[in-house]
Amino acid sequence: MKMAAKNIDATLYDRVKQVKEFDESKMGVKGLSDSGITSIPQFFIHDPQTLSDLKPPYKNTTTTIPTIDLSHINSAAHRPKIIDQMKSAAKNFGFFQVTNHGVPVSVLGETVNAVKAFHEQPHEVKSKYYKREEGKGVMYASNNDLYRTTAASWHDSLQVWMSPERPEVEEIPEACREEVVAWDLHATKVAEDVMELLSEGLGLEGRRFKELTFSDKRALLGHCYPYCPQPDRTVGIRAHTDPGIITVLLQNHVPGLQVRHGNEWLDVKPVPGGLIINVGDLLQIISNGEYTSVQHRVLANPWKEARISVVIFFNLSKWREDGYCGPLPELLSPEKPPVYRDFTAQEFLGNFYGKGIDTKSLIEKITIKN
Ligand SMILES: O=C(O)CCC(=O)C(=O)O
Ligand SMILES: [Fe+2]
Repeated sequence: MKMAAKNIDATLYDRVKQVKEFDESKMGVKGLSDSGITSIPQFFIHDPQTLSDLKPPYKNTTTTIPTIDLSHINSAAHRPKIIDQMKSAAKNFGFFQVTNHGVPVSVLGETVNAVKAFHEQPHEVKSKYYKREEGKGVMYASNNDLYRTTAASWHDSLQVWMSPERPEVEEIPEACREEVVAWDLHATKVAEDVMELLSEGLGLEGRRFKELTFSDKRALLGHCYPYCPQPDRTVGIRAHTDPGIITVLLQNHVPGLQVRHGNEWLDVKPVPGGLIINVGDLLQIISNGEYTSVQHRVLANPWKEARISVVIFFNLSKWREDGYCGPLPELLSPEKPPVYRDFTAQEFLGNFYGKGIDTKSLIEKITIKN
């Protein structure tokens, strides 16, 4: 028994050391990938259960997340139908793509290319940004939860907090500075349109979520999923739900994103010119379960070309005056009692930053069990 315990300690120690060495090298998984390695360091290898669920990789299913055309949202004849489509997508899938959202297609390409260009810069340039800092500023790192998670995943990310405290424009890496600033404005406009429709879908005033400050706290992440030599031993991003209100996701054409639907993982096939929207935990809670925050993941990239995604997370910037957040009172009635209890900002943030991306979500903790 003693021997076994000692061996485990030795393994754990080695793991901590390896993780730290990798982090201090500031090379990211892109650096590992570019170095031509043929097997991945052990701390990237996921548990057998996660890995068995990855197979068969890239299985094609007939179901896919809904696509919603936003061309006529301001037409009285079309708006109710679009609201119905979005309401049903947000409830049954928690994920959908929007097309004709008003952002020029050229901007989508420019944004993805600029984030790609950042990740493709030489080590000397990129490593200047490598650090770990949460809640504000600019940070580039591999695996934001590297020190909290049980197994690392095959991605690097550039993170820029866009609001409420935006860094000085010069602090944003030059390779993608203009594009990041422009993308934030475009994506926020799309998110505001979508949240208006989702608000009306609940029978609320279109401005309700805007007044709740959903678009005033935003973080932008530019993820890079480089080629992985052992895509069946790790993941690109492990299965998780997003903690905030809503997420706007732009991806290049390299596949990998999968969304949980019933007992299946659905591949999200990029729709040309489309943007992916998903419901976060906070929206599920304040909608009293009308909208669904679902698990999603990215497979480790088996292709030579990197997968790039640009994600903006929208969070509430102001909480209720009593310091709590919970299901919106106007959605509650004797027939529709609250499904979740109220909770504090500390509880939310503690859950967000305290543990890894792989722990139980806040939703499970605050669900009222009868
Ligand atoms: O890269 C993607 O497509 C998904 C990223 C994601 O789920 C996240 O950053 O929360
Ligand atoms: Fe996510």
